[in-house]
Amino acid sequence: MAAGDVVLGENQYGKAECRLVRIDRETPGAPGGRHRITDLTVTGQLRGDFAACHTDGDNSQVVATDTQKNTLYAFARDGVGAPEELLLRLAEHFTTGFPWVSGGRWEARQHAWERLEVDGAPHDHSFVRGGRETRTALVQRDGDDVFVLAGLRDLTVLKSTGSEFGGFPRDRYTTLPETDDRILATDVTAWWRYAELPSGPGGFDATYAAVRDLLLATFADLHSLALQQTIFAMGKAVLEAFPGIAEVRLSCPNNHHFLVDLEPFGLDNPGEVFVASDRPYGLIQATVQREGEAREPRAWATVAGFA
Ligand SMILES: O=c1[nH]c(=O)c2[nH]c(=O)[nH]c2[nH]1
Repeated sequence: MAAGDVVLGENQYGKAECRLVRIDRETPGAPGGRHRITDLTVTGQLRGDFAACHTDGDNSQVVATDTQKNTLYAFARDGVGAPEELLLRLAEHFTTGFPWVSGGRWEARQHAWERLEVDGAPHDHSFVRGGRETRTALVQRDGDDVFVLAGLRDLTVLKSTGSEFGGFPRDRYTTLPETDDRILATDVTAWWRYAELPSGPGGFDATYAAVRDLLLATFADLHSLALQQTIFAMGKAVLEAFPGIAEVRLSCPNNHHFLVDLEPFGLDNPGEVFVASDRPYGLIQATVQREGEAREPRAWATVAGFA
């Protein structure tokens, strides 16, 4: 190989956005009783030695994306569990089952279904889509190195006071007035990386629920001087509560709500009438980490919401 020769760089391949729905029945195989639904979109990608395929069309080491997809559905026959658990099973299967597969990246989005209520009673087998919010999970494996990320996206929140923004520098292009009372609204995308996998009761599911509660409580309770301050506080609360979580990344649009000027109509506007503007929006992103413990695996740099 000489300098300047064309060579294959980083590559990965797999089946993207496999839609998987599993129904857990109270009595397996029978329609009656209480059902539970798990609704996932799964993307898996293998990494390893696939050079011969790229350069010569030699498919002898190419585990077909169709096979990868079939493996997902076959694994779901035994139960799905937490999305992180399913992804860890897939990572183990492909990484240890094919000598030339060194690892890969498996990502899941879990779509929320809430149990439907009829006449005040929870229905056994009918569900209603629970908003846009999505739970996310990502496993990246490189040999024996396994990274497990969990997260959520599109968790839409708004507080109608308890937020201000002032003290910023002013130059000839600055028109934004300072405010000591504004609406703060955002769609939270958050990822957290497990240094230790949850082992207590409830495992990944319980930690997910607790982290989500903590993110929401911090958003609500902190008197915000900037969205930057709010998202740092959200990440910090998670790290302080969960020693097994190594770092948290947050990506939050500032969904601006501007007070409408009603003066032309001879009306005042004492903080009551706003226009919700969908774009442009501020985009505030931060990593909150423990001193000296930051790591930057490849998947971590490319999780949704971050370039
Ligand atoms: O919370 C905010 N952070 C900013 O950086 C910013 N910039 C801006 O115009 N409004 C806001 N709000």
